[in-house]
Amino acid sequence: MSFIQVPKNSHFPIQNLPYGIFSTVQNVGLEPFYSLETFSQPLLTPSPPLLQPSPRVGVAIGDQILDLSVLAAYNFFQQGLPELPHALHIFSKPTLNAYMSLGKSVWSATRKFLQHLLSADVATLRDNTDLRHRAFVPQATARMHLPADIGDYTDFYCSREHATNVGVMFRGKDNALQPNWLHLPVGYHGRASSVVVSGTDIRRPAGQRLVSKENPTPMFAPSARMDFELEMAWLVGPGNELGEPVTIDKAKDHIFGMVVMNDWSARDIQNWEYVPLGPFLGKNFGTTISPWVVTLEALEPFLVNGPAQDPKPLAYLQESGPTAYDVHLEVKIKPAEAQDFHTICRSNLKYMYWSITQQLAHHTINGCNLRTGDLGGTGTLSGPVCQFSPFLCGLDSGTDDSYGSLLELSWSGSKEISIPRSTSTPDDVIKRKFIEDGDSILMTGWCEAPDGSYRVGFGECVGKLLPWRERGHMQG
Ligand SMILES: O=C(O)/C=C/C(=O)CC(=O)CC(=O)O
Ligand SMILES: [Ca+2]
Ligand SMILES: [Mg+2]
Repeated sequence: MSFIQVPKNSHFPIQNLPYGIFSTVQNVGLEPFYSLETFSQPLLTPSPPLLQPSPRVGVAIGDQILDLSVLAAYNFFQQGLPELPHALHIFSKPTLNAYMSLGKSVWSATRKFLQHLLSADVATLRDNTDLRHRAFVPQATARMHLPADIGDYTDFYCSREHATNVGVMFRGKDNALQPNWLHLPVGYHGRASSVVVSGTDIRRPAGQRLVSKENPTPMFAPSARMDFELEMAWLVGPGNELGEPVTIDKAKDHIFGMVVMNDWSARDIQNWEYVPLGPFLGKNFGTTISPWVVTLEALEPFLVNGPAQDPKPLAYLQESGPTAYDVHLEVKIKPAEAQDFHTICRSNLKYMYWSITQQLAHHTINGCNLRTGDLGGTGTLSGPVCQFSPFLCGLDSGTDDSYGSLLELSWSGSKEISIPRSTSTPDDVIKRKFIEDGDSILMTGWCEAPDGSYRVGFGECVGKLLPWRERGHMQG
């Protein structure tokens, strides 16, 4: 238990402590280190010009952020954590890359140290009112930034259910799952430059797409089939040398933690362009990630067995023990004209066929080097759809809404989903097949302790779709 109050359903109890990059209007906590005169001043005096608000490293606890740059400036790490000698330098950076590059033993020691400092029975921080004012920032007053400098982004395609559903819609029932799919984690190289942090608006793209099924000639137009993809993604800690594959038993050492991700997709652009090299402009106009990186160590208690793998994978992809994570996932939509977010999908990371360690080992098996800050998307996380009650399908099965994209929920636009205009008027509904301008999409995920006493969560990954912006030179 922490001396910081954490409500039962909070995503950020002391068992989590996810890392993020945040900024505030002022660098309140660090002022005394730049100007001793301000030391006795009230904390909210305007910063001197030197003090630009700078993005820095924090961990989330309850509804607060613990500013690690302040703890470092007060020499907390120097005194209590010899494993981390350059803490002020590392935690004053605008990305997590420096910290993520240090590796598992440093992350683990830091986690223990922070849990100790935050625990209810340790007085050091708890009873130092002045320091608490400097070191804790309410999340509501902070701005979150991209957690990492992402050099490369790869997106996998590892949900068997999603790959089968998309395969049926794009290529027909007989070619749904390609012959390679059960032998390797299929992936494509995405675009790192357009990965944005939760809260960033996404603009509807235009591009080449077919006029219609009946008239399959290309035209240039705004996408009419805008979609989300419910994904999670891992961030690379220490990288590997070019030419040196990471073996599957070492793959975990290279993953710092995970986020929730929305791989926005323009299905009509994708469907026309993807042959034979895979997704390109239908997916690289924006990918949103949640700001808090939940460490693999915090997820460790929620390891479970993944789906059985048959046929047996080749030796370099074989691993033993539980390799999947039990992370409950939800997608909510809020049209501009609706009052509230409405849940349209419930799924789970544990349904994913290929594990994150298999993804990383496969990515490097040819000698490809991953670098600190690289992002690996899991692919859309659809679940096994249960058309009946959980009693008939098994309690562990997906629900009838465990499709991780609108393409699947509307079955390629053949049916509409209903969204109540407000929770108090459930019969007054707004219909959707794909995302309309002004719609917001919110994704969230959490693990729950078996006795329900706490959650280790990811917070929110949210984005609003803006209308396409016409430009004179972009004619069809
Ligand atoms: O061509 C297909 O079968 C579909 C490919 C994708 O949609 C790529 C993708 O983003 C994979 C995923 O999110 O699962
Ligand atoms: Ca995707
Ligand atoms: Mg994308």
